[in-house]
Amino acid sequence: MKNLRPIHIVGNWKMNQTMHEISEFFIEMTKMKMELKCKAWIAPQALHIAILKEMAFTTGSIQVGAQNCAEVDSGALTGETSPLALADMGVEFVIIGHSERRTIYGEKNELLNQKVLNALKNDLKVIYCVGETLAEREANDTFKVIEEQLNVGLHNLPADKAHLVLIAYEPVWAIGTGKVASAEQAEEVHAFIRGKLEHLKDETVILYGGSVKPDNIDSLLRKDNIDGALVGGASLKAKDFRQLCSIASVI
Ligand SMILES: O=C[C@H](O)COP(=O)(O)O
Repeated sequence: MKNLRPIHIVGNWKMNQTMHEISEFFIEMTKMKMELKCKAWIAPQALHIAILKEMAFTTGSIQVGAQNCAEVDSGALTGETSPLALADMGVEFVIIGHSERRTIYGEKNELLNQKVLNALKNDLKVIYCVGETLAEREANDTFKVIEEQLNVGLHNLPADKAHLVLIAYEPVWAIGTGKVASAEQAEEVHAFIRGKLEHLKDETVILYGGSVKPDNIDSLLRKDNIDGALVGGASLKAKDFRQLCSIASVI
């Protein structure tokens, strides 16, 4: 079944990169002239989406997305990003429910559900993130927490939009800490998530995120239910991002 699902390497640049660094990234990517056999996506901060779309166009194979969007299309929401505007700009995907949005900005499953449904209404692909904290894992609550995140966050998901949804499993304790979940730990949760999906069980891409690097991605991608990676730190430099994509292209 894994071959039904293209491998995705998604760079989440978070609140990083200057214009100079972005130019360097694309100069390096263009020099490498790599034929990508995996899907390579990047989510820069909102301010850089338009310029990245132009630069990505020249490399031909990188899709550009957003790291977050509002739960409605327009209105008096200072500082928010409209999913309608994202779709209008030709943005391909949006990350919703990243653990940094959940923990730092207090976004709850109910709000995330509104965001997911509204992004889908605008035909954006959605990477919906789930994952447990260290305290939840140690209390043996991993599956309970993730089930709740899936049940509430994907409530009322229209069957005809399910093909636009990807899931990212990101154990919070592995994000930016250098502690990657073992391939076995990740696969156990990915298989659980797949079992809980109501629509498109076999077709839905499930990414792993949390300290993914060129030297640990191979064993993760070899697992049946791990279809790619959501990568923070190691997506910022073209050399690492390219290496991740090269490894993903031969799995
Ligand atoms: O969205 C990406 C994740 O938060 C992982 O970040 P990281 O690769 O820097 O641990």
